[in-house]
Amino acid sequence: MFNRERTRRHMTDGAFASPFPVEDPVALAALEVAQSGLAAAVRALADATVRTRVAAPDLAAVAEQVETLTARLLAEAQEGPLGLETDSAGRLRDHGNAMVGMRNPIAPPLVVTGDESGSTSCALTLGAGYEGPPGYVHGGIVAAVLDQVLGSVPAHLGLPGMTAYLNTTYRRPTPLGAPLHCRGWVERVDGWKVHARGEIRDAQDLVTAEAEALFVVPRWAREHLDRPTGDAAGTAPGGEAAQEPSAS
Ligand SMILES: CCCCCCCC/C=C\CCCCCCCC(=O)SCCNC(=O)CCNC(=O)[C@H](O)C(C)(C)COP(=O)(O)OP(=O)(O)OC[C@H]1O[C@@H](n2cnc3c(N)ncnc32)[C@H](O)[C@@H]1OP(=O)(O)O
Repeated sequence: MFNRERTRRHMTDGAFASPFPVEDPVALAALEVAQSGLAAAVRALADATVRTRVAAPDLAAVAEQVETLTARLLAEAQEGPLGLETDSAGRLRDHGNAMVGMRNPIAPPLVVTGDESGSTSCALTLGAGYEGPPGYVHGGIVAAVLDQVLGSVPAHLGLPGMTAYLNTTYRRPTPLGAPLHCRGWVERVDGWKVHARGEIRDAQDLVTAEAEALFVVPRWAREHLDRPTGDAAGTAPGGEAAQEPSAS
């Protein structure tokens, strides 16, 4: 089982210690600052792209510049997704995660905190790029936020599972550009299955959406969770990603 002591007070994607030592934590920390800085800048670019009213010639010029920058980044890039990597603090991180990924400009990014009781919490504000109905958050994004915040409930219990189902009820539209708060908690643990519930509330403390979900530790992952934290998660040496269930 994962070492519960070590799962405390960490962001969702840093809930587990990595079995792989970091060669040069100082250099890696500097790289992380640059990576998250780039993601933040591109996130701001995406938001500006949605909202800009500049004229067509300017848009074309900016597009050309962005294409140049894209080519520069692709000069050295990995083929596929990031999977799990070891960070400078020796934690396992999913830097590419669509909701919490530090390197992912598509991620808001959510910062999910939790404790050993399995309760999780996340304050967030979603901008124009997450729009569904005019002025409100897209329903799929609402579900993704709930999936992530409820999904970190089992992770904080040492039972990181995949979503078997997520039943979302939309009570009222979720506003864009205003502070929101999402919470998750345990309803019931049944062996490798964790039933969780959660909700999103708006700035007026009204529930905009709620969900009940089942997270299941996949059969292929269970043998890893029977061992101490250091052996968990099936990452390959050197912090390479473990992306395929068949990898374990
Ligand atoms: C694990 C190591 C990694 C460690 C490192 C973690 C670091 C990150 C930490 C924290 C992150 C937390 C944040 C995550 C948030 C986002 C989560 C997502 O978006 S996940 C993507 C969407 N979900 C899928 O793609 C699942 C696709 N489905 C499957 O893969 C399988 O169906 C799975 C895993 C759900 C179950 O498959 P089976 O082969 O392992 O096991 P079977 O025998 O089918 O089911 C086991 C038990 O669960 C019940 N079950 C399964 N599905 C059910 C369902 N839909 N409804 C009711 N029961 C269900 C079954 O009836 C069975 O119950 P009985 O043991 O007999 O009591």
